[in-house]
Amino acid sequence: MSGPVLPGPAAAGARPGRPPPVPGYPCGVSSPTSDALLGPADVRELAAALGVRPTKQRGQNFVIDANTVRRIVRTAEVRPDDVVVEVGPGLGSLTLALLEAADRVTAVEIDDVLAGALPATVAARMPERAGRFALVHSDAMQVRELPGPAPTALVANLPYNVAVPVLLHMLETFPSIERTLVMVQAEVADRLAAGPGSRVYGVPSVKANWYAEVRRAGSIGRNVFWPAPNVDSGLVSLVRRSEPLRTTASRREVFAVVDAAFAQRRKTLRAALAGWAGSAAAAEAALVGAGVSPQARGESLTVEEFARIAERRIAEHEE
Ligand SMILES: C[S@@+](CC[C@H](N)C(=O)[O-])C[C@H]1O[C@@H](n2cnc3c(N)ncnc32)[C@H](O)[C@@H]1O
Repeated sequence: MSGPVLPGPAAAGARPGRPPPVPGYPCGVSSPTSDALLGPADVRELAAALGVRPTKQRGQNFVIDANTVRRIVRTAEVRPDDVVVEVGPGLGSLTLALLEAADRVTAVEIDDVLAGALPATVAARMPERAGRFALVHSDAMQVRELPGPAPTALVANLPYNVAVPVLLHMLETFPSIERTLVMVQAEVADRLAAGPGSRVYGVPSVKANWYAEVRRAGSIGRNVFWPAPNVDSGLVSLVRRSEPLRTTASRREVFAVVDAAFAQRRKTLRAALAGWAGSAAAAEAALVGAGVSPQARGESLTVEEFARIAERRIAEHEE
């Protein structure tokens, strides 16, 4: 796939050393520390050259701050032997910083114009690393395989409206991903990293915990994006479980209990799981068999307890 060749630093001819602060950009937004990374003016120029008008529908908020992308790469602990997959590279702000640190980067972008332009941006700004970059032009939810070696890390500033499904899809589809660092809406970051008993513990928390140990890894303000979103952002780190969670139930079976429990989160599990189990009595039997109080609510259960409930229901069906 090819797009317009975009001016790199040499072609632009305006970058002897560090560029000056950019008028009109909020304070706290830094200039790039390396010529290859994108600063506010570069993002603005690239977007104008491509006729890009960021859309909310695709969660298009581009990072304009080189320090922020460096911080993401540092927090992700990207290693020189990492094969990184990035979802939603946009104009390439994070992609270029990842290419500086990793062995390879594969980026998955849905947008025709952005996907078409990114290989040329990489070739122009980081020619020596361009052979280590691959672009997949696709909806990340449809991706089942990636070119090149299996990915070891996922690092992304995710489109906010589909962040959780995309994250779970990538973790499920690519078991080789050991470490993940994603930037998402702050509220979603809180939810992903929440533990049982927390007010914000819910479906994303339990499902993410099926795959990984999850923690909040920092906050990001609005002024490092163009356009600035209406919400703050948060970083979430996920380290895959060294052993998959021990259960005879499948992921689908466990996730079905989780979905049912939180669909009516204020109800007791006996009531909330009645539809899933076939009746309140069958739900109670599965709960008691799993050592969980039928009066408990989903928000107090660990992923292991959800797995035990799924196992009991399957065992009762088989009896
Ligand atoms: C928040 S922006 C991040 C852009 C860039 N990584 C950055 O930090 O500046 C999200 C990006 O994801 C892309 N995107 C949205 N939905 C997608 C999907 N389903 N699959 C792949 N990319 C998607 C958007 O076009 C956009 O480029």
